[in-house]
Amino acid sequence: MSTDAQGRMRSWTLEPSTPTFHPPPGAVDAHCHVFGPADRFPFSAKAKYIPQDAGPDALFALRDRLGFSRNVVVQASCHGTDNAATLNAIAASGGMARGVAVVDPAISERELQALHDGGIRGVRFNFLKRLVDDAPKDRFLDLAGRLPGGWHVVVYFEADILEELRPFLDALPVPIVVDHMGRPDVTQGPDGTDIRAFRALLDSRGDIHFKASCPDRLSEAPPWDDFARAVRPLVETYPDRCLWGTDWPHPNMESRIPDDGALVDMIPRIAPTAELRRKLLIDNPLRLYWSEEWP
Ligand SMILES: O=C(O)/C=C(\CC(=O)C(=O)O)C(=O)O
Repeated sequence: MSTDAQGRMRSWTLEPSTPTFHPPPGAVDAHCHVFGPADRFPFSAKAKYIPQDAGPDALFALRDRLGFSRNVVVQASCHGTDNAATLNAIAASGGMARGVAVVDPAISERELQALHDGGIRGVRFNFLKRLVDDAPKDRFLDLAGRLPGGWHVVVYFEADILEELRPFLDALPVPIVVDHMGRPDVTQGPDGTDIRAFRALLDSRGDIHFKASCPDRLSEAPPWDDFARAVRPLVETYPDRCLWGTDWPHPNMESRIPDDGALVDMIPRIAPTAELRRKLLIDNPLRLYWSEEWP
């Protein structure tokens, strides 16, 4: 456990290994976060964890070390609905980062446009009770109908509430990206109950994407074989709908800090051909986050 004198946790390694796998030029790390720096961007009063600073400099140093070109910065729950830290990271990236915000559903059109101008291309609806106090589906639906053109929603939930969420997901009027595939139990294997339910969701409409991410959260320990076994068939079946991300700085993983280099080495195991990897790491994230560059 890495906690400093102020009780702020560190959930990322300071010494990631250099991966064996080299991402193709232009690859996007489509799920990562920034924390602070807290003296400029304080954490929310409702934060469920208080991390050490993990700002844009550290994020971009990791990006370069791992061989990625771009980042999608997802607003983490510890910053609540104040997206300033995320916007700061996007602004510091020189166009090489875009983001996903968390907002009060009462946000005005003008504020949404300001987020768009700052590089935001979606909003995140988080249904994890350990991270947020409430997740009002009716207000989320209303907001989803008012998003700027080209935006999508990112939804974070655990497998045990997928069925309960289905009417809400079915009603969303914009494309959906599901964080970490809705956290299936990968030990059940590729044909287990959780993956089957998730496939049913993907089959229900063509604009649902998923992040084939977080073996460290979904699997017990490296080399995360059960994750590779369960997730590779998903990437192969839905090659145009998958994204990948490090999840750095791995919020709440302070007692099982993953090695970012090992996470990158999972990529060829779930996307075994160069074409699949191009879709996973370049085409799909570009279409969602840099659509102006998409043919
Ligand atoms: O970062 C993730 O993807 C997962 C998280 C943290 C999170 O989502 C947040 O704080 O907003 C988790 O499971 O604790």
